[in-house]
Amino acid sequence: MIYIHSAAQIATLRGASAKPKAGKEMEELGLIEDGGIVIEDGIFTFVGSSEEARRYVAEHSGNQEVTVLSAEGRTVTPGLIDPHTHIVFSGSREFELNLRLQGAKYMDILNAGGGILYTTERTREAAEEQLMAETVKRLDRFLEYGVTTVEAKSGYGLRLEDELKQLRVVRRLNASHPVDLVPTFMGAHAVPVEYKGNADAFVRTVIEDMIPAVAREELAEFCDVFCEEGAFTVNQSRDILAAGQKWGLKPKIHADELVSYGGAELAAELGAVSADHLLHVSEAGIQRMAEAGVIAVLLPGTAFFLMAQPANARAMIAAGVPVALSTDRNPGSSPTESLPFIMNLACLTMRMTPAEVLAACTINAAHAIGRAATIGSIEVGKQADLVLFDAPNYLYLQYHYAVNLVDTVFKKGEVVIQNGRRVSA
Ligand SMILES: N=CN[C@@H](CCC(=O)O)C(=O)O
Ligand SMILES: [Zn+2]
Repeated sequence: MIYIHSAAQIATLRGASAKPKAGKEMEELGLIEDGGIVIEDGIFTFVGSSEEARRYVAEHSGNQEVTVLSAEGRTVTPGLIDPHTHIVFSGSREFELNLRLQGAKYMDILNAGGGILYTTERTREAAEEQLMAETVKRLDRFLEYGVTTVEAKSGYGLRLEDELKQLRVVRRLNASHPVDLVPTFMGAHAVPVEYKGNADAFVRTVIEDMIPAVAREELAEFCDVFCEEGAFTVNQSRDILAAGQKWGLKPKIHADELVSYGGAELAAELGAVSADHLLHVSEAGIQRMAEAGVIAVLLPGTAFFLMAQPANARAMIAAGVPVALSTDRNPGSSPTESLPFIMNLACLTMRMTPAEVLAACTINAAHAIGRAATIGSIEVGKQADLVLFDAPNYLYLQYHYAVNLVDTVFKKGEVVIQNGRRVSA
């Protein structure tokens, strides 16, 4: 039994496991001052005031050993959740930065065979063990920043064996690394060089060869598409996501990132779990998402790194679209594992309040990856994923910005980060 007491503040995020928070609900964090938490067998068994938790321990501990931890001066939140990453890849793309500073556009670099296609070459060349080693480093960093669950997309293989290779890496890491991974198939991330000028034929192989193989091996839960001018059209995206649905893969979509393209509308039409990016979403798209209950996964780090205007989070929240946030960790448009810095950007560049930001990276992010029944809030019965921040209250997380305030991380009731450092297994 673990008894945590004297937390300056616990942001429980309770009461939203059935439906993501939308509108004003995103402001409600279920705060407890001078809070106490009890964990048994990796699950929260009591959440309340320190005094109530002390009484619970006295009544229920019996002969069990009780580990006592003071969280004095600390703010406690659910383990942070990143619902949109491309972490399985080889190499890096720092050389693109100078090109972009000289005015090259993200899509120009891709069309010239760089960007996603460069990373695809490196990823195809890499053996599975190499990919494992590179990805572990990224997951270790995520954990240091308080991130205990990440969604992970394929999409740098762009041919069957290499898409499967990426997803097998996700599966192996999910079994071996403390961070939980949720797999998404994204074979339609770009048209590979061997299909240049023949996107429809590539779409056919995604639908006829890749999706069935991924589903048969049970390697993914979601299917995603880069629906964008110069990537995949709305019709191609619809065909791919509908084929995924037939095989049990729930749709997600990279939508309206670079131009307004109808991706949000398609997400609503298909009942997608989320539409992500949305920098150029139309007003009609926002309305349709709100009606269909599609979660907006916003990626302000990508806007920051591509030097673009971020998404209009305020309009989406006002319309009742549930908002989640993510790093979009990838080698081209957002090479960072610091979800806390993304939270700072959400607050300071998209004017999301500190409370909305926290809801977006916990319970709403859990909904965006279909995990809200088990994670995303500090509630009795849920998996004990927790972060203790060196912060007197949750507001401070967006105030003392761009530094790592993570002190302690619990994953499934085990301390994995202590004093900001990894505890060796
Ligand atoms: N926009 C498409 N895909 C990624 C970028 C991938 C890359 O540049 O390697 C994104 O979400 O930003
Ligand atoms: Zn992405």
